[in-house]
Amino acid sequence: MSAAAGAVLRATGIVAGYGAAEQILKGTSLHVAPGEIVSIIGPNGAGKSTLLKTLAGLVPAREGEIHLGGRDVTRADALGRSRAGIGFVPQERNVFGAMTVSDNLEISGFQNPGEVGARAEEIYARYPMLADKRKALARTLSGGQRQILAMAMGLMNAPSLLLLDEPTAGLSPKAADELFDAIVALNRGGLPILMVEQHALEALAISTRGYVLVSGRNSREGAGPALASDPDIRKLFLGG
Ligand SMILES: Nc1ncnc2c1ncn2[C@@H]1O[C@H](COP(=O)(O)OP(=O)(O)OP(=O)(O)O)[C@@H](O)[C@H]1O
Repeated sequence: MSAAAGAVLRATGIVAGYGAAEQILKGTSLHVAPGEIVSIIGPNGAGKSTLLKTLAGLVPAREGEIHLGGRDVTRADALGRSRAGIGFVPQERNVFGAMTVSDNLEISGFQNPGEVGARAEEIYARYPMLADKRKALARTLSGGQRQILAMAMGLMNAPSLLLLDEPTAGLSPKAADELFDAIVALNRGGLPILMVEQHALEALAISTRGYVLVSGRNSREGAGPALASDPDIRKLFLGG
């Protein structure tokens, strides 16, 4: 059986866009196997965020198929995708700033309200910073702390796959490194992760595999560290 056949997520030939405008995704395909961290990198406007939103059910796939754990979820809406095991952490507005850390976690556990308390305790044990700040308003957190909260919110429904849209956007280099460490630690616990990252080389360095998306199409794919040291990729992302 190929890796794709046993995949946690398999998306094939995805075509998607917004309104009547031209398609943004023009036949993109990818898969995530159990235990993997997979990164999607590519130039600005390539459609990376659109791809994550399409996988999360926020943008409809006009063509193609999305299978989650072998189940066809192409027609499922965002709530259905969440129920099927997708946890999605958007790039922006991913916490409720006027609510406390604990309230942010509580409302994120909507799939299993009876398990919210136990899930939150697991989160606090994993991220003691959130336990210390549980009564603080989310808007008082630092950028890095806010991203940890956003990721923790994505964990509240016990997903089988976590989608992260530019988790290190806007963070200092130190905070970005710490967040990458947190992503690796989470993945070591067994959770597969699919992320879009602007910090392409750093993301590939911690990824099992990576995809390069250009103009809504797959351009390159391969093992993360191999892509990170590929001269063409370095030229694309480091300018030479
Ligand atoms: N809600 C929207 N309505 C209309 N067009 C959109 C919308 N969101 C994104 N787009 C357009 O879709 C294209 C792809 O955007 P997307 O955010 O998916 O790219 P990206 O690869 O994630 O880029 P970036 O790295 O700059 O975030 C862009 O041309 C963008 O302007």
